[in-house]
Amino acid sequence: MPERMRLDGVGRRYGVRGPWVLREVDLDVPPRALLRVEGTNGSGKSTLLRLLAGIDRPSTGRITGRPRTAYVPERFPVALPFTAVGYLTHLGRIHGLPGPEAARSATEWLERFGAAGHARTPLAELSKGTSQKVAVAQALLAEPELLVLDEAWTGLDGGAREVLDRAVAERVADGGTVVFVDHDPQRLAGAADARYRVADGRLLPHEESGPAAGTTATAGPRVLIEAEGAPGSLPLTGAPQLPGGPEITPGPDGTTRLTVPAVHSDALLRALLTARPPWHIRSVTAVVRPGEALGTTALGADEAPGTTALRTDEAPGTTAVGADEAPDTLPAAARPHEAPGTRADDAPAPHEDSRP
Ligand SMILES: Nc1ncnc2c1ncn2[C@@H]1O[C@H](COP(=O)(O)OP(=O)(O)OP(=O)(O)O)[C@@H](O)[C@H]1O
Repeated sequence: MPERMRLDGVGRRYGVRGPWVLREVDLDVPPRALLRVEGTNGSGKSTLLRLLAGIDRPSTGRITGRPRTAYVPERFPVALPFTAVGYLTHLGRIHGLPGPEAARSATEWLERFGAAGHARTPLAELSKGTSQKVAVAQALLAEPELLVLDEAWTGLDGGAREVLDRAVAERVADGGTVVFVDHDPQRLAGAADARYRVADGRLLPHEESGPAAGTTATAGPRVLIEAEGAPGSLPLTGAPQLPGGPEITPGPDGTTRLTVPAVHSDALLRALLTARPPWHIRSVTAVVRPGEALGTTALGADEAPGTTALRTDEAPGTTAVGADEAPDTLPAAARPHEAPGTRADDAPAPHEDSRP
């Protein structure tokens, strides 16, 4: 079993007489987890993320067990003599992908972010938004075990932000760790396994952190998947950890109902569809809570929670799930034939360790 990443008594100051930006930071970085870091401007979030990413070293304390890591910095250096696809292919090779696979992965990620038209544009000529897509793609194509995202959504258009949300959920579903900072408090709402706050140089567990306080259990949009196992499918209750840690309940006619934060729904669908034998997806439904208006379905605050059902065989209507994905209600990454980087055999790519 690989050593788990830990920070012990980590401190950082800039210059021997500079003030301590971070002090006595102890942090366990578990696999298969999404960690959010919050704090006011200048509190030291980026400093912490650079230490986690391994591109800066602590002034004191120890960091051990860092897995294969990729990082999206707050500011991406664009003045490099590469085209977008050339740069990503180069990075892919540095991460240990064979040349053709690096080129394929580079192209796939540009397509996934809607930036394929800029593949041959020099980095220096890219718009801010497109260069941010390249910044994010360079980290994702390595399929890192630890992905560190410093305001990575900033500058992305809505479609690309969703692609990144899904990619984050995929990394976690594949057993990775994602640590992120974002100014939008709704970013990946309800999906974070733990939240931390940097204040006065200390890293503190967020007071509302954890399922007990509702971040995982109740906050943020959620999706209900009704699935039917083929004969011989493992009972889901006995299955290894499923993406998003779904709540599992029996459904009608021998089906199984799984409810997860919306951001994990693609990864969960992928897990169900690529299981051997695969599960049959009966429906994918956006869960509507009291007081939430979803499209044309509005429930009063005093009404029982309900769902806006989207059957897979019906035309999608007005819900958050699949509303922009007509006519198929499965989110794009859940369709195996359309999920770049999804390998049916789940064989890990032959990366080399990129530790410095
Ligand atoms: N390379 C550096 N040299 C000197 N001081 C630095 C350096 N990087 C950060 N600092 C200082 O460390 C403190 C924390 O900065 P950091 O960028 O980590 O904060 P942050 O929480 O990410 O801020 P923001 O939300 O504004 O991005 C600030 O006082 C900043 O000026």
